[in-house]
Amino acid sequence: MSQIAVGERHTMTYRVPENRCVPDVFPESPEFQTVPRVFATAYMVGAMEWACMEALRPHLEPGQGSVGVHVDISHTAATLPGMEVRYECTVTEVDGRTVWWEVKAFDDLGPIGEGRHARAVLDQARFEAGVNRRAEQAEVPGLAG
Ligand SMILES: CC(C)(COP(=O)(O)OP(=O)(O)OC[C@H]1O[C@@H](n2cnc3c(N)ncnc32)[C@H](O)[C@@H]1OP(=O)(O)O)[C@@H](O)C(=O)NCCC(=O)NCCS
Repeated sequence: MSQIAVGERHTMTYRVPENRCVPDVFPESPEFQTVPRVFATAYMVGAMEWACMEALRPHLEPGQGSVGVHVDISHTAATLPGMEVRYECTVTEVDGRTVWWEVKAFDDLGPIGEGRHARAVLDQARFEAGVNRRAEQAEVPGLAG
């Protein structure tokens, strides 16, 4: 990973589509089907990861990737499909291979969530080998490859 500095900031915008609402997260869950069709917490957090992944992209070496290792996020206002969400992430700490961000999200009407997120920068092939060892242990199919 090339140098990523504390204070480095990245912004991403994403318009919420119809299919990123709470019932879409687990269509097989009757509980999720009882919640109104507003932007799901899971997708809001996922988009925060997406913004941090974009921020990391120019710093990765060939063969490197990143995985999410920590989320601590509030969700404080409901967003409807069709509204645009802006994500702002700022690097707060670089601890070896782990990069920490402060993340904030705003829709057309104001703040909707904020918190902390960390990603580990990893060698992709080694990570996948480890995942495949876990698959063997758990007796489930490994990564296709
Ligand atoms: C990030 C993570 C690998 C770090 O774990 P860790 O306990 O510090 O890692 P360890 O040093 O004990 O290594 C365990 C295995 O992790 C993987 N790993 C560790 N360091 C790695 C690196 N620098 N590059 C690639 N894989 C690595 C390897 O599979 C390693 O096994 P190995 O040493 O036999 O190759 C672990 O926290 C993790 O897998 N978290 C889940 C992340 C995830 O799946 N997020 C969702 C997808 S975004």
